[in-house]
Amino acid sequence: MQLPENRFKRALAAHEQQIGLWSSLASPLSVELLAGAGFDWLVLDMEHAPNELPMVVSQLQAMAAYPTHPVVRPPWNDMVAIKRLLDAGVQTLLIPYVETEAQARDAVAFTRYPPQGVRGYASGARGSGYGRIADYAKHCADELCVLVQVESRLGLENLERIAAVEGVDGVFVGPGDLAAALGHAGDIAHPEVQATIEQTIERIVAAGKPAGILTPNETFARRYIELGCLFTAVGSDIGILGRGADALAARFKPAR
Ligand SMILES: O=C(O)C(=O)[C@@H](O)[C@@H](O)[C@H](O)CO
Repeated sequence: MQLPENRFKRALAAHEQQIGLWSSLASPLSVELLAGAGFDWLVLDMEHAPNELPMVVSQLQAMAAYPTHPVVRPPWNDMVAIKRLLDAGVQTLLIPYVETEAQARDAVAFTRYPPQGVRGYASGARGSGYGRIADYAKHCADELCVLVQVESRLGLENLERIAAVEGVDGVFVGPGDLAAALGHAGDIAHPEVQATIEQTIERIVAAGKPAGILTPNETFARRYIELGCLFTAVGSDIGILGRGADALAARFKPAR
């Protein structure tokens, strides 16, 4: 059995735009449905979704037949959570709320076996093909992709130092938390938030790392792509299902 290639990581390294979608419904059925839509990547969110490890494994299995790449966001930048996700076969992590160079180094170290890092070793986990992938421990890091989220004032202050950390493969701008950090919680469209997002994307690009973001607003998404955003999530399962259901009901039912 061969170590699966991380096509998403290689696409970012080749500066190929990757269009993604956010999944918070925590269901293998909805993930399987979305994996067939044609997106390059799909976030399986564990931070802002009732999504636990066994459920994520089922979602990984549900999308394994599709080329859409799973990106898993653990609840926090946590050694144990990351170890368990890598053992489960996750190859791309989106680590929330990274604010300092040290936290970025920790995030990378949590994905590396000693001596490069502190990842705990298991011989027969799903990630190693239940032990069938030869030399997994030696080569697995080549196909791991570590994306970190910058979404606070301190993170913005340390942006270039975070981006420069070896093993950080991309920097994702968290628009919602950034808006809150700027005093505009819930108002991502606020001019100060948009200006900060645009400047942050430009700074990440200037730092030589792929920039990423999530926005369901097509105008914003195309603007961010113009600025060099390379992994761009353009919607979410909840947004599509929720707003679509609302609109359909409204066509047949009087407004409540
Ligand atoms: O906006 C943020 O901050 C984020 O990290 C988001 O991209 C996600 O939390 C998103 O809002 C989840 O639905």
